[in-house]
Amino acid sequence: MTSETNSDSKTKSPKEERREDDRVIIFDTTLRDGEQCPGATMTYEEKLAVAELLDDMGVDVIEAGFPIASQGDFESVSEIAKRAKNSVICGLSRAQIPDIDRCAEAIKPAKRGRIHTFIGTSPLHRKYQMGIDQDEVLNRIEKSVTRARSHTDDVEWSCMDATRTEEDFLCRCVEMAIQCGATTVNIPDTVGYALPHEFAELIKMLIERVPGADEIVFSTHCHDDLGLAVANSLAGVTKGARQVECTINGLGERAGNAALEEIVMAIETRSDAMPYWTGIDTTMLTRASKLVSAVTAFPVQYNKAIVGRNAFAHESGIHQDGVLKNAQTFEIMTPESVGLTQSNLVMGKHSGRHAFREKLKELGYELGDNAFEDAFVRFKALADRKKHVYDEDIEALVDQEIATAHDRIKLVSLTVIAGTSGPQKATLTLDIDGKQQTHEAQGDGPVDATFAAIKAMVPHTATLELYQVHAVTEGTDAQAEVTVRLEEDGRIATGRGSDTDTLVASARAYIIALNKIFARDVRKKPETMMAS
Ligand SMILES: CC(=O)SCCNC(=O)CCNC(=O)[C@H](O)C(C)(C)COP(=O)(O)OP(=O)(O)OC[C@H]1O[C@@H](n2cnc3c(N)ncnc32)[C@H](O)[C@@H]1OP(=O)(O)O
Ligand SMILES: CC(C)C(=O)C(=O)O
Repeated sequence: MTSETNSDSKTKSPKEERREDDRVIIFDTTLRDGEQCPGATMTYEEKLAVAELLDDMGVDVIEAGFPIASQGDFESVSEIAKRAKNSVICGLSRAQIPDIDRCAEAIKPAKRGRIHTFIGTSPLHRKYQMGIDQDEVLNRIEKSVTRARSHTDDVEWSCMDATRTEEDFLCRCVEMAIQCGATTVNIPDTVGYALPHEFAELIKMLIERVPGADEIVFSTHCHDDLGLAVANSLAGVTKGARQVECTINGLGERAGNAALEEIVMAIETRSDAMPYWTGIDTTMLTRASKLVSAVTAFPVQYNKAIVGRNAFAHESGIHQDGVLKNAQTFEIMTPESVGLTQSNLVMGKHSGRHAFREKLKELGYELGDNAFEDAFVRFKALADRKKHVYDEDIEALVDQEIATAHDRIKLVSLTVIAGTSGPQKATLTLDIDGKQQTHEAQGDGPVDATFAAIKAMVPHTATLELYQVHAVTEGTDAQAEVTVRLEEDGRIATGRGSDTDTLVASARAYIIALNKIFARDVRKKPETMMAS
């Protein structure tokens, strides 16, 4: 690694220089191992949507489920197999004939299907999980792989808990699987126990020692119990593994699996140091992450590599200054390469003058040196007190008219009829520029009815970008805090309202955001925007 890494002088190897031998097969198991994560169960439709995206994204193999596990799993694997355009569709099965036959049936509609069969090989799994000895394990490998091969010539075999299995015995198991026709041998670090150098040595040892190893593809399947899943997978690749099993957002059993987006972007970004490549369209990674997060309701941690919301966000002045001058100073990959439009300069207490000036420019302000210094001091003081500094906070800091603008719209009263007998109706009275007006509106739910009443009395072109409700206190009498974000001409105004009545809080939040927009518009063009 040199200080020039990823700089202009170190360009990636062009595609035509890529060797087929260095191609890493991406095997996604979000729908199987990912779904084993407690609470991550996906519906049939959600699985189809995820599979479609993985297929479009260039995932080589999609492990779509465990067909013997349930009728639902069988049906989703089968439907995914029917619909897949490019990916190989794989199903998991134990070393048991009914599992394998059920799996074969499920993947049958696929253009290219794979049976993945596995058995525990470690002393712990032999003794406690299955109560069998080494010979019986070998016997079951023979029977299961042979059976799988009778259905398809694409058979993957896995030695569950490989990293805690005696090396000599593991070699015998792998040899048996290869002899019986396995075309991919997957080496799982089932409990996330291995260290990267150990895992690398294990792959190397198997490739060197097992007869026939050069005829098949070795694969990694690493769990993240020690946070080493990605490191272990890549270590395996450096010693000859050419398939990596991984999941979107690193979802999976316990602490999860190797994250697909991290594996792919590590290979892509460090192509100066590693000759490997994948067939993934990296610009779809963010979409895939968002989809999986939405369907599983598992939020992505803010600082998650590649797809976390802070992965391309910079708050500190020195970093923001660097990014403004040349993004490579603090970014090793471009946001566009993972499907984002741009880096995010977050204004906060650690921001410096360069970023502040840039933000002002973006908001349409050019201040002289003294005014700028003055505004910067006030901005720092505000950022010290406030967790989030929004654009409108900065506008209010530098724009006297906005700061002193009084609210043109005030909430006077709100009555809402909700419930099952619909339609939901809101009767709203507003004070608009000192005159009271009342309007009754219907909507698709009480919030929609309330906002419709506001729109009827105060026509505007701003669109609702975000509506969020938080309970600030606990219990059924909790104070609700509602955030409303409106967008007009690419500019955002946020309003926050609280009340024990969520609908009143919603109306307040909307009106606050609207008042901010009108305050801006008054500055832009003094004639009123508001039809009242
Ligand atoms: C590391 C991994 O991720 S492995 C995959 C884990 N995923 C899952 O288990 C999800 C789907 N699983 C299921 O729906 C169920 O466990 C089923 C349908 C597979 C089996 O259900 P049941 O028949 O009720 O068995 P149960 O789950 O309680 O126990 C597992 C049985 O499989 C055996 N077994 C476990 N792994 C294997 C294997 N690879 N090959 C053969 N038998 C195995 C166990 O020894 C145990 O057998 P026993 O009943 O003779 O003691
Ligand atoms: C079934 C195998 C591949 C597995 O999920 C594991 O060992 O973690």
